[in-house]
Amino acid sequence: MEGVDHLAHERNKSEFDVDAMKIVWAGSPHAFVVSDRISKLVASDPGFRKDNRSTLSRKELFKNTLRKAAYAWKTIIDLHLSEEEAAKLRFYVDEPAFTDVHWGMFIPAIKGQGTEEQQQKWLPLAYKMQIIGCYAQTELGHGSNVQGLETTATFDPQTDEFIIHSPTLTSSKWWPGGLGKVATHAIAYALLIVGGREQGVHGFIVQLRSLEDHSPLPGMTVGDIGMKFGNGAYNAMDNGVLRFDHVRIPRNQMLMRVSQVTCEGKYKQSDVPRQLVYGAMLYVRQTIVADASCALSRAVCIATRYSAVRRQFGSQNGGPETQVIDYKTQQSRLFPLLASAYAFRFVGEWLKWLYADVTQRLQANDFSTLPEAHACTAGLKSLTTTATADGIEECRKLCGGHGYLCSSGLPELFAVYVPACTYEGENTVLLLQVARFLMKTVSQLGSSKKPVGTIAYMTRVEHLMQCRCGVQRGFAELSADLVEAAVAHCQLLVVSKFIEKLQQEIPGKGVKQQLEVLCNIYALFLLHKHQGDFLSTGCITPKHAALANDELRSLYSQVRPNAIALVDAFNYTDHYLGSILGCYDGNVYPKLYEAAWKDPLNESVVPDGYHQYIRPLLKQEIRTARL
Ligand SMILES: CCCCCCCCC/C=C/C(=O)SCCNC(=O)CCNC(=O)[C@H](O)C(C)(C)COP(=O)(O)OP(=O)(O)OC[C@H]1O[C@@H](n2cnc3c(N)ncnc32)[C@H](O)[C@@H]1OP(=O)(O)O
Ligand SMILES: Cc1cc2nc3c(=O)[nH]c(=O)nc-3n(C[C@H](O)[C@H](O)[C@H](O)COP(=O)(O)OP(=O)(O)OC[C@H]3O[C@@H](n4cnc5c(N)ncnc54)[C@H](O)[C@@H]3O)c2cc1C
Repeated sequence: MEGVDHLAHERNKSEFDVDAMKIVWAGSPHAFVVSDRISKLVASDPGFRKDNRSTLSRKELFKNTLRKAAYAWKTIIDLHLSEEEAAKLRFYVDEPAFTDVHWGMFIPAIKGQGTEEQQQKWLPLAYKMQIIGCYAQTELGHGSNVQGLETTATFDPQTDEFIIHSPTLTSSKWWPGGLGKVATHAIAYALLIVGGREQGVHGFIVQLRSLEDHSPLPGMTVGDIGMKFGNGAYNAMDNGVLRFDHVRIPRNQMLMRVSQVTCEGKYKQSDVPRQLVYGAMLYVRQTIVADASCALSRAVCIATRYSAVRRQFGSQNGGPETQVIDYKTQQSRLFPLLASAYAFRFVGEWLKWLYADVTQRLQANDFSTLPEAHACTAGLKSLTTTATADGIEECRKLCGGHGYLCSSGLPELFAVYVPACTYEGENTVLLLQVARFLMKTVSQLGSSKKPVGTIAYMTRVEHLMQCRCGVQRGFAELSADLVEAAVAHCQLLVVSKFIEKLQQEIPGKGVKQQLEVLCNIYALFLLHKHQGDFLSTGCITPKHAALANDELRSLYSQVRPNAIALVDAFNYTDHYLGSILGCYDGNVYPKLYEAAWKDPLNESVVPDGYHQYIRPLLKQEIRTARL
């Protein structure tokens, strides 16, 4: 029945202060208050409804996304929301749209690579949404290999302009979100050519469309690249294609913090590392790690609540069947994902600190931690997005058949989430960056340059240098193994940051104890999963492995009574979860049944097409040459 909490019996089992855990998950009491208020504001406003998305055509979905983006912007203005509240509102609206890239990439790129003057000119326009930006780096022929981009930006000293051009089909910009139909401006990445010399890839602010009638400017051929995976909500994003035909822009629209071109046509590389051109990717990758904990926690919340509602087999003398959450197999699949959601939350908090720290250092021209920041953001982005995409799919399977319904929220969550394994750096390519960083560290062992920070532990691998057996063979030859080493390095990061979190003051009855259980589950699950590596390298004995498995089972039993409370701590509204299986009150079956009849296919009892195709079949009116 409506209004009855079908999960009350589960909530009563909790052994910790859920409200205190909500604050831990949010990050602070202030962050919790903002999140709680904004999520409820969005959930209570019919202008932000999203339960009908799966029934819309692509054009309807896209137009609805534009409406919502405009409505969200009006809400932000009308309610005088702060930047923090506005970001939370966009988060809880939960709709992939051009605004993600405008706020998540276009603005950070100008902040990170623009001069003071360029920031003063362009940021106010972007913050007021008087221009809408996209991040146009990837091309049809190149995405991972940024230095292989073919778009050219040739300086013309006669007119003090750059000529932006797409010399080949493969140089067409391809994939940038917001580019296809909405963005008025782009940060376009192109090969700079000055005085006939190529100077590598740089960023340029290019206006794409008229601010009067939105028509593409002369020399621009621009459109959408077409439908994407799974017919899901990501089709609300207009990922675009763009070709330049000798488009001229003023010299002052090259982002010039990292390098400059003078009006005389002199190229100057300032004393900052050229990698700052990649700065926006560093920023987005660290936000993607926090986003992974959100996406995984949504899926885990749905699967955990439904696992407590669902009963199957095990009835004794006509009594209730067993809750599937009580099966050890369900626990061994679900609880490591619950632990991962919390683990990624805390490593994401640390990565946010690391990014802020490296940004502050860069402003003082201290580049000492930039390589480590790159390795950490690249590696953790890769690790957490792979685990989250796999985890969402596992949560779908944990929900059985009903997990495959759109009304479970899981198919769309998966379809929208999985490109995170590719965008912002394909995950293997990023792990190779981490591997390169680790090998560079190994090569420096024995020198005066001692490994510090997240690689300080590597002093203990000094013996590698003596044998030198593995180091001689090429990086490329060993790359598959090195990628595994990179994953292990990142897993160590996640576990160590979880442990560091537990060393902090954590208020609330039983809260720290619950987090300790989850931390141990995360670590021991990894040890169990990679047992072979640990045994073959002599890190553990078979007895240790057996003890770890026994301890895991015990830890699952400790989590079991707290599972519902641990997902309640995410404090997601039913609107944001968008899942009947994950609804707070657990009243699943009546809601599933009711939702079915809302499907457009049920608007008529006799389906369209019956009289044209089925009736002739049934009435044998279709003569077949032979039966
Ligand atoms: C939820 C919110 C959603 C927000 C909204 C999100 C919605 C989705 C939007 C998606 C947007 C995109 O996908 S935007 C496009 C994303 N594209 C990518 O990520 C491209 C991935 N490729 C790359 O980043 C590069 O090509 C890379 C693979 C690193 C190779 O770089 P290079 O060719 O320059 O070659 P390398 O020799 O490997 O690197 C040279 C040196 O530079 C260093 N280096 C490389 N990258 C660096 C970096 N970023 N910062 C610092 N240093 C870096 C290396 O460690 C080397 O250092 P030394 O070893 O010391 O020499
Ligand atoms: C939904 C979505 C949104 C996007 N939004 C944007 C955007 O807003 N702006 C933008 O500029 N781009 C965007 N992109 C593009 C995205 O950044 C690229 O697709 C991504 O960087 C991967 O590059 P790629 O497609 O060239 O993959 P490839 O590099 O071609 O990957 C193909 C395979 O080759 C392997 N590979 C490649 N290089 C190596 C190597 N050196 N060693 C070993 N293996 C290798 C990869 O591991 C992978 O398995 C978006 C993409 C998607 C899917």
